[in-house]
Amino acid sequence: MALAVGIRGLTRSLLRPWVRVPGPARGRTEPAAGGGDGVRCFGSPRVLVEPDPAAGFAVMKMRNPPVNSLSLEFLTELLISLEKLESDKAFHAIILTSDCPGIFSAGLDLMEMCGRDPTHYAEYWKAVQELWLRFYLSHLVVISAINGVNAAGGCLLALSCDYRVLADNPKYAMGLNETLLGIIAPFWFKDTLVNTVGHRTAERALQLGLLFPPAEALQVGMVDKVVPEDQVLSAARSELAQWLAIPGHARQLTKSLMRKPTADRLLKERDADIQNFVRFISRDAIQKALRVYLEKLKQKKT
Ligand SMILES: CC/C=C\C/C=C\C/C=C\C=C\CC(=O)SCCNC(=O)CCNC(=O)[C@H](O)C(C)(C)COP(=O)(O)OP(=O)(O)OC[C@H]1O[C@@H](n2cnc3c(N)ncnc32)[C@H](O)[C@@H]1OP(=O)(O)O
Repeated sequence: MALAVGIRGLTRSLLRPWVRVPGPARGRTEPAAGGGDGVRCFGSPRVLVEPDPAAGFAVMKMRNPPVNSLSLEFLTELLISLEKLESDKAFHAIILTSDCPGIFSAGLDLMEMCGRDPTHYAEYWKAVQELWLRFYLSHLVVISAINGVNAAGGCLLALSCDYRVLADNPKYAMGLNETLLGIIAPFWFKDTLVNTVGHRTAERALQLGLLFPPAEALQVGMVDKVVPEDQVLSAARSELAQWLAIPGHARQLTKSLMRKPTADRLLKERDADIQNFVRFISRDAIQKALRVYLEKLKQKKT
């Protein structure tokens, strides 16, 4: 089986060049994330970046409506935004949030894992791995301002951040709910959760596919702070000050010390993990389970 093209190849084939604030805000000079004037937002169709270079950070807003499902194109755009901020010395931090009301992310895009061929599954999974590795190991401080429901792959993305603020709305549950779909959280999803909440909580949460409402997410340590909905971004910004006050090299090396062993587990067996995923997701029973789940999502509207 031909394994995936690299993410950079992917990038070339899928992405338009950087564009200035597509959509409603196109061409406007918006106030920067931290309130600075005259700094232009930039981004790609599905990721809006509001830079505040004077304050050293940018707000990265996910906007892949309706539910910020992590399609291949969206993953690629998130990676490019991250790469662009990482390579600019003006930026030391990112606040990751959603531009889709009530939804942080519905997780991996089920349409990418259903009814496609093995080459596509491999390409998709390589992009999912890349997203996790890049966010998990980023030298930037990454804080997620979780302003909506946040399932599975979306939760993984938040767990890859250094700090999580969650909006206090009982509808905004968050967790790795893979088993509810009849699938299994890969070992590196599991490791990321264990590193955050500990083994026992992760064991129970993963088997039962638990989605934790804010108070419980805080109690088990899945998030670090729960705040009223209209204060998620400001709380993330306030928290950032503490992280940015630490000498950068010391913080970055410490982050790497804590996270590299977990990332190395995947890096050592990346191709095998892709092949496992392709084999698993191609099984008739798994394809059927995903179709049934998608159908249920659609039916709940009627
Ligand atoms: C041996 C082991 C080896 C390897 C590992 C093996 C396997 C691991 C494989 C995969 C891991 C996957 C992790 C994932 O992330 S799976 C995705 C899990 N996500 C969910 O369960 C969330 C599903 N969505 C919802 O619950 C809801 O949509 C909602 C609560 C997020 C939002 O509810 P709303 O009522 O506001 O919106 P809806 O009407 O439900 O949805 C609108 C629209 O969007 C479609 N949709 C929703 N979620 C997804 C998705 N994840 N992917 C694609 N599409 C999605 C939904 O069907 C609606 O579509 P239509 O408008 O009806 O067309």
